[in-house]
Amino acid sequence: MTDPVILALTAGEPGGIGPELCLQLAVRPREAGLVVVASKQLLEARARLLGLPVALHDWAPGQEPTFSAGALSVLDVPGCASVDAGRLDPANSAYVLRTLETAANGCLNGAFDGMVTAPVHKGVINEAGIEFSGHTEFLQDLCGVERVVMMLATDDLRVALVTTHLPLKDVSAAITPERLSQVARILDTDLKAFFAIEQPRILVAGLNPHAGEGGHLGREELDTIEPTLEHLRTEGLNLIGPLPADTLFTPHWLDQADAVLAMYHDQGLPVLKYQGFGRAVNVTLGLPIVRTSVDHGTALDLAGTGNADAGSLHTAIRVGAQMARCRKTVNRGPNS
Ligand SMILES: NC(=O)C1=CN([C@@H]2O[C@H](COP(=O)(O)OP(=O)(O)OC[C@H]3O[C@@H](n4cnc5c(N)ncnc54)[C@H](O)[C@@H]3O)[C@@H](O)[C@H]2O)C=CC1
Ligand SMILES: NCC(=O)COP(=O)(O)O
Repeated sequence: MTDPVILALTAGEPGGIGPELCLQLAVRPREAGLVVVASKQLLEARARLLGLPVALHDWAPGQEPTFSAGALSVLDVPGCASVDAGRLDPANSAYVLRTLETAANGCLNGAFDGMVTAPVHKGVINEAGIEFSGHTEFLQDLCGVERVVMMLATDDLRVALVTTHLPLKDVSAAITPERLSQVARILDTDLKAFFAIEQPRILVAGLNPHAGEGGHLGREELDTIEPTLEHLRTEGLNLIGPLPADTLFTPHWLDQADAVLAMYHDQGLPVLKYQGFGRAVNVTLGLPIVRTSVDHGTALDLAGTGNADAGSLHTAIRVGAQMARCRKTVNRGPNS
């Protein structure tokens, strides 16, 4: 029998669809232990609004979470200022970040085997005067690591990013040999460790149209990307590129690849979301903890309607549980 894993599930932005997606999980029994890390008052209010008969059980570290249909284990994080569906309130921001800290610290101290995150609203957290660009960067800082990698994946496509939440005007300067090397190595290592790919084949996109057209449409490929890939190949990484991004996402290239490394957020993610929005997972690679997330945002337009699709959350939990089992097996060692 496989070891049960316990995943923390943060409910995200209180005004968004995160709280109700968490409640929807109670409809059926689950294969991984789940503890929703959120305000119990918020979950009760959303369950009442939607007429969902969910029993919320208080959970404390060391206890086994409930696996029963109709029930959810909850680690209560108090301090949610307002619980209205569809409405943002900067006064909720400190609470939202406390849910992330509680889950991540629980992973670091062994109470949880991994964390899954429902979406937060980056804008409203900033409006509260707190600098925040995303879970990815927040968890990188909290865990004290120099570099992590955002990768979104469906069953058929994996897209990782060299830069994440940066204004477009800052992207070129951020693509340094150091960053590109760190990202490629993390991607290669974690595809082997968590996705059982022996020798990952990674397609690397150029930054400029036509991958720079030999320097006539930009020099980043010639000056930075090509020499860095060449060096990484001497370390054994199987990197193909830099390829023109407009034709990289075609069967000719994708059929022979395990992942795509895109230079920036909107170079890679629109393709991934066109291919599998609602079924994809967002994974943070390179952390000392397991973290997965949904592929969508807070969808304020759907909050409180009960019409939000939980498909991506199911994928995030499934992949998070697989990764957590993998990490447990490695930590346990071959002879235990
Ligand atoms: N992991 C995270 O915390 C993420 C957070 N966000 C944040 O979400 C906020 C809103 O972002 P948007 O660009 O508007 O993207 P969004 O994903 O919230 O919404 C885009 C469209 O997809 C629909 N949609 C989203 N999730 C759905 C679901 N589960 N079922 C059915 N339809 C769904 C929405 O109704 C909307 O029409 C932003 O503040 C952004 O930063 C965005 C992506 C990921
Ligand atoms: N588009 C993906 C996204 O914005 C998710 O960011 P994060 O909150 O997981 O860092």
